[in-house]
Amino acid sequence: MTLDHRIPVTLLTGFLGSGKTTLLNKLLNNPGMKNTAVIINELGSAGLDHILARTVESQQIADNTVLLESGCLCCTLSNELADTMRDLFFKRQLEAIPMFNRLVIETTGMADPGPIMANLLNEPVISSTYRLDAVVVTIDSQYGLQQISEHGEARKQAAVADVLLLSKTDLATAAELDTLSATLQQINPGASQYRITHGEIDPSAIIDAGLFDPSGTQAQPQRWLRAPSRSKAVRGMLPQTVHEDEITSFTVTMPKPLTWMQLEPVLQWLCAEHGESLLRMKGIIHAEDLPAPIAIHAVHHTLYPPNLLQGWDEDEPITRIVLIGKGLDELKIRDALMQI
Ligand SMILES: Nc1nc2c(ncn2[C@@H]2O[C@H](COP(=O)(O)OP(=O)(O)OP(=O)(O)O)[C@@H](O)[C@H]2O)c(=O)[nH]1
Repeated sequence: MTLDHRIPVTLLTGFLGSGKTTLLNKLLNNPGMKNTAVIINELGSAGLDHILARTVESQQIADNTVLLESGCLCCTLSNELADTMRDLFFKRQLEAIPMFNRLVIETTGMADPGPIMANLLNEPVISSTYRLDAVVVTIDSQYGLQQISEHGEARKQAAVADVLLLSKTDLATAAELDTLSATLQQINPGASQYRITHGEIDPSAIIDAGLFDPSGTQAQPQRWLRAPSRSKAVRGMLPQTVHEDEITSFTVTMPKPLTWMQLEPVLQWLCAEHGESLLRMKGIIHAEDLPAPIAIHAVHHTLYPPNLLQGWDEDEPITRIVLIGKGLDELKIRDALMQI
């Protein structure tokens, strides 16, 4: 048997706000992960994820982190991803960047992993230098069932996973978790399932999981590409096209100074009032009554506790909030935020 020296790739995906960045931060702060390169793909132009992913302490990882910000990998950026992976590899060979021996790609919450992997596997340089280790998918324990039933993207992600991570287990009851597990089992019986809170998991469960047999006898690259036909096992669900049309995203920029005391109730109202159609909200807030900027997050009706971005600042301290949703009333939301 010949040893496979190609660099293992973990594709980390999961629906909007399901806990990918939280998991990635936890993983990358694990000492065993220090030789990791990271590619983060962001949806929309607001470019917040790299700020939200900034708690990674390793300079080596920071130097090996690349952001792809101009669109979603599965539809527009497949070449950019392949170019980036090639570029990382050549820089590694030339010792122009710190050595890395694994790559984690975090996709946007709307990504369909199938086309991404198809594009990579069809690239001769990529497939000779990288090997797929696992598709790891986070599923929100609180909203996962709803997302799977309403959004083709969430279903496809669950269907192609090698590892399913039921995230935010602190926000769901045991019965809800069991129902979600059973639904996922129906959609993707072959995937292993773990329940996680705040991204805590032993990296060995998902990294170098040996899901691809290096000898090549067991490896089934086509499984990365398979159509999510098994997701039809969930009753009443129809296959849908990538990125359902009616999902829109917009950014509200608030240049004038504000306070968290003023803003928080409006965000709470927004989640209560528009939670059904609000798939994701995230933002960077510069508030006069806080010691540092904060990152805010919401999924549907849940506004999470904000994270203080201690020690971080920007040249232009502009508060901006990105909203992604289905049928969001942009005018009303803008209006409410701009009243502050
Ligand atoms: N209560 C609770 N909150 C969590 C947990 N995991 C993540 N969160 C919060 O959920 C929010 C969204 O988490 P992220 O890690 O940013 O989600 P994401 O999948 O990277 O989001 P997108 O990249 O926008 O799709 C953040 O406020 C997290 O702090 C958890 O286990 N419990």
